[in-house]
Amino acid sequence: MEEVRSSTAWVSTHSSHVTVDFSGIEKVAETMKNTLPKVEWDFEGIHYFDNGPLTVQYLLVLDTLNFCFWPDEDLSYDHLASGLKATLESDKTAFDADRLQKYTGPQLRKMLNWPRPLPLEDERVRLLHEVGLELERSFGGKASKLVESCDKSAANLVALIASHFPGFRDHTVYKGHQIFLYKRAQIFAADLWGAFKGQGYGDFEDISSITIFADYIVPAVLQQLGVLRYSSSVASIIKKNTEITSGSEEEVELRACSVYAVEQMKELISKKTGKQVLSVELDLWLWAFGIKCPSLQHHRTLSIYY
Ligand SMILES: Nc1nc2c(c(CN[C@H]3C=C[C@H](O)[C@@H]3O)cn2[C@@H]2O[C@H](COP(=O)(O)O)[C@@H](O)[C@H]2O)c(=O)[nH]1
Repeated sequence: MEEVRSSTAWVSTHSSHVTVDFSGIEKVAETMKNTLPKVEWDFEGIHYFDNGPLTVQYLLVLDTLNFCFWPDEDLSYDHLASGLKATLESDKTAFDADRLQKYTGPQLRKMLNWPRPLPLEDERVRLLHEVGLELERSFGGKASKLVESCDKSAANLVALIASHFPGFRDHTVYKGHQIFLYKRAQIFAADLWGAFKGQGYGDFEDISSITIFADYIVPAVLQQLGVLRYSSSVASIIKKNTEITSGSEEEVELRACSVYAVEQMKELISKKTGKQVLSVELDLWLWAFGIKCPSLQHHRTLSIYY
């Protein structure tokens, strides 16, 4: 995860459109120091959990499809998590590797109980096939085997996922430099840790190495909290709901500066309280805060990464 940390820090010092405001970080850290944020994983009660390998399979399928809901204004992450849960509850073999390779768009829609085509539906189907095929080829069809081979290291898990599944390679080039974000790979490790409460398949000795998951909700929350400042052009693009191209300077800065800002916030809170805070915990707090604010405006990028 060092490459995520160092490359996003590089963006923040070369950024043209988004600035990290250290006085904003100081303010948030000061208010958080007495009540450290604690949001329960699955606070919404929408995820499948049976404390075994099928949960791992569910979480990998979930995070394979965990991106870009906004083009359909009624669709959200909740529909994905609860639709996949209901699918698995009615058919325990629904996410077997051979079946993942055969799903069609209309079948996926049916799983989510969605009446019209999903955003980027063809990409979602392609990514499901990719995961099914590679699980079968390298891990006996089981996501649990992939996790077992990581030696209780979240960093190993993210690296393994990125090396086996091209759809999880969330990196880009910014001002000539390669920048790593790995949103869906990291959130898979965090979901395991959260669901299994740091035990069994969620036992990672280096969970502190994970950064936040740079999506479209967290940057908007950080801006609202005064931690990120936008140039007038970025502010106007977001206000008008104009799309930002994937890989554009603006888009990379929004995501990378969010990662960097929360790393700084984490250090500061840890210093003020003398207790270790995890980026995963700060992420869940920021994200849960964000989805409860329907008026919060976020950037819009068509992307398979988040
Ligand atoms: N940074 C960050 N981003 C997250 C999540 C989650 C869900 N995590 C689960 C894990 C445990 C909890 O109980 C949560 O249920 C989804 N997202 C992202 O949000 C966006 C969806 O927004 P909307 O269109 O409004 O539904 C989309 O980019 C999606 O990828 C998170 O935790 N952190």
